[in-house]
Amino acid sequence: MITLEGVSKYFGSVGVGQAAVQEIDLHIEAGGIHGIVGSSGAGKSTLLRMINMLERPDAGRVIVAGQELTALSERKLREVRQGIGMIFQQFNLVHNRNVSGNVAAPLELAGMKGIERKLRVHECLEQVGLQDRLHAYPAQLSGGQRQRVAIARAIANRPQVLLCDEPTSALDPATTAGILQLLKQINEELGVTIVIVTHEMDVVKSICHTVSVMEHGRITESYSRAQHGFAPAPDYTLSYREQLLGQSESTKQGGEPT
Ligand SMILES: Nc1ncnc2c1ncn2[C@@H]1O[C@H](COP(=O)(O)OP(=O)(O)OP(=O)(O)O)[C@@H](O)[C@H]1O
Repeated sequence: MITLEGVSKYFGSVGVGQAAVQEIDLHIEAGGIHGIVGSSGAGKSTLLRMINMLERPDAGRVIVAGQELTALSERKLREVRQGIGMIFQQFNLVHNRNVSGNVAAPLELAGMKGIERKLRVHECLEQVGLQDRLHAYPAQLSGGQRQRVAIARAIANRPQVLLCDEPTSALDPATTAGILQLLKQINEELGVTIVIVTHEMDVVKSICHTVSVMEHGRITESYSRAQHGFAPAPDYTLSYREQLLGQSESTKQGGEPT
């Protein structure tokens, strides 16, 4: 579903400026939930934003649902981006539009009109459990509700892929659990492939099928729930490997991550 081949991004001049992401190869299966973890500045958000070309790579190819995005014109890209939803840490809602107006925005851009658009807005808000808050403004909602509106907006055009940039970092643990449950439901019920950038290991452990660890712009380790199992209770004093596999398992296995 998502393939990155030799993808690099420099800020400043290529070869002179700082490499935010360097020669990354990554494949994410259709229907998967993939986590990207790593310390601050490792290049996680830049990598995520290259999947929908919000950041254009300086080198390499990005292929989503069989289309090479790196080969498309800006006009064609705008069209293809409708099939890739995105949510952010700070929700990025439009403050002077109510809930209904926010969810309707991408449908307006896609040319959907009238009753069809109204019904679709309602359907999306039902999916996130906010069908009774149609007329509320973002300032009248809690953080969790704002993220639910952002999710409803992100799925409005029935995307195949949903990109999530630290979607729960601004939320308390109970609200986080609700949002993660909703993302899992969207993955399972709608078949949407999800990529989540996070610094919270709990997020990976609760919903991700696979995970990449990034360091200095590169993917240094990759794990899958099916192959490695993910240990419970994270301990933030441990390495990513130890947190994912469990401290003793990690020491015992000692082999190369896949
Ligand atoms: N628009 C930009 N202009 C210049 N440098 C940038 C830009 N965006 C990111 N960078 C740099 O690229 C590197 C990777 O940043 P990025 O935000 O992708 O990391 P991250 O792993 O998501 O970090 P965090 O967890 O702190 O958000 C950092 O050194 C950052 O300063």
